[in-house]
Amino acid sequence: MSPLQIKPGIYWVGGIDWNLRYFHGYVTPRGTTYNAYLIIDDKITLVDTVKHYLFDEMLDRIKEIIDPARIDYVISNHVELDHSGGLPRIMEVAPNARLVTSPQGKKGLQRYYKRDNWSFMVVKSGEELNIGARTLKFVHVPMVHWPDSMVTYIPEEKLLLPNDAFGQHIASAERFDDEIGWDIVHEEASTYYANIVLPYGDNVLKALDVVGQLEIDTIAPSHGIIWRSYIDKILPVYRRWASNETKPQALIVYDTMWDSTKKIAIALRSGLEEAGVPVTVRFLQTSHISEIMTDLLVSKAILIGSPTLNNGMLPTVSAFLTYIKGLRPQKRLGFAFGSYGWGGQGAREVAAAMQEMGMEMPLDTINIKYLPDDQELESVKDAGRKLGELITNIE
Ligand SMILES: Cc1cc2nc3c(=O)[nH]c(=O)nc-3n(C[C@H](O)[C@H](O)[C@H](O)COP(=O)(O)O)c2cc1C
Repeated sequence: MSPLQIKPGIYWVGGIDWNLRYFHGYVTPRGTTYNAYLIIDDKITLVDTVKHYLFDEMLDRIKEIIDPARIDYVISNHVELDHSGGLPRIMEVAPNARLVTSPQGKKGLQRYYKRDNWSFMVVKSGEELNIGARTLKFVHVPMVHWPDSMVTYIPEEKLLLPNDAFGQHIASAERFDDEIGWDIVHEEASTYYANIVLPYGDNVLKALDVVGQLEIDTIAPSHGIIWRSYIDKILPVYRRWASNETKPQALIVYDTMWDSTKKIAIALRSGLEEAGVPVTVRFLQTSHISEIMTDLLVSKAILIGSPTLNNGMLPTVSAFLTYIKGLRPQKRLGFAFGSYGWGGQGAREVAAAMQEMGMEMPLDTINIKYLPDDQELESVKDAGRKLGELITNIE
């Protein structure tokens, strides 16, 4: 695939990772792209690079436009290796290029790549760099998604290059949102947000305030497709996610050895549904924890179940709890349940972990010895109904 001109004189020259299925703990069934952008102006500028093994693909695209030795500036918006992996070779191919980055970016790049001969240009937040007909304005957005994160804005083009923000893991022949359609782009942007950006909601809100003051008609992130038709839709959605705004719906997540915990999960679902609450049920042996995070992004309540195994919860449940603890969902109602034989620590440990995460736990944990009988299942259903009423009554 040739480079693609996204604006007059501005080209997508990134790499498409069709085979990627796993990205730091998160499943990526659609693969991904690493987007780099080449700007042809008085000073030729490359914004970000690609993962190291796609460097040649990026270089070939650049060569279709110019001799890469002519690159004057390489902008590094983010140190992470999927965007900086091409730096060592591009800085060799373009020996006169200056490497433009934030102060934290410089520290991170020096730590990773240990190159003495790179000519860094460290930019402050708000600083501008004139490259001819265009101005590059750099805004630091720390922790969206690492301390070094920075976005580049080109006012003359109404173009925002926000690196990881607004990204999605989609490998495709198409480069623009309207070529793929809102449903897929929205789904992949949700999964990306839930698994990568969710802990940094406060910083995202600050960044959105800055973005709100800019004139923008194109947002070209470092993963997936470029936004040009759905900007008015994705900006308010990002604000809702960053504010931990959810829908009155519930997510049940469980694992089981002999199906008792599953029976409790099903009875809880019936009760919630009787209260009018839509429910998603996820079994940890068939759903990856990163897929479940996408459900949690919009669910007001999460109900987590584990049987007791060797005086504790099942390791799959423990892994899921560790994962969501790091991603820090806020303003969620929690509920723990499980089945046990003698000690019953599993469900109690789940409840403790959810409380520790700051979840509101309005109802007592349900912990049932071995197989629940019909009467017990009725009381489980009642609990589901009560929780459902609480969910629907919350503003
Ligand atoms: C390998 C194994 C270890 C277990 N360890 C405990 C335990 O330490 N404490 C306990 O209360 N129950 C223990 N149990 C009993 C289970 O918690 C009990 O059978 C429960 O009903 C299983 O729920 P499930 O059908 O959802 O898997 C153990 C069961 C198995 C198979």
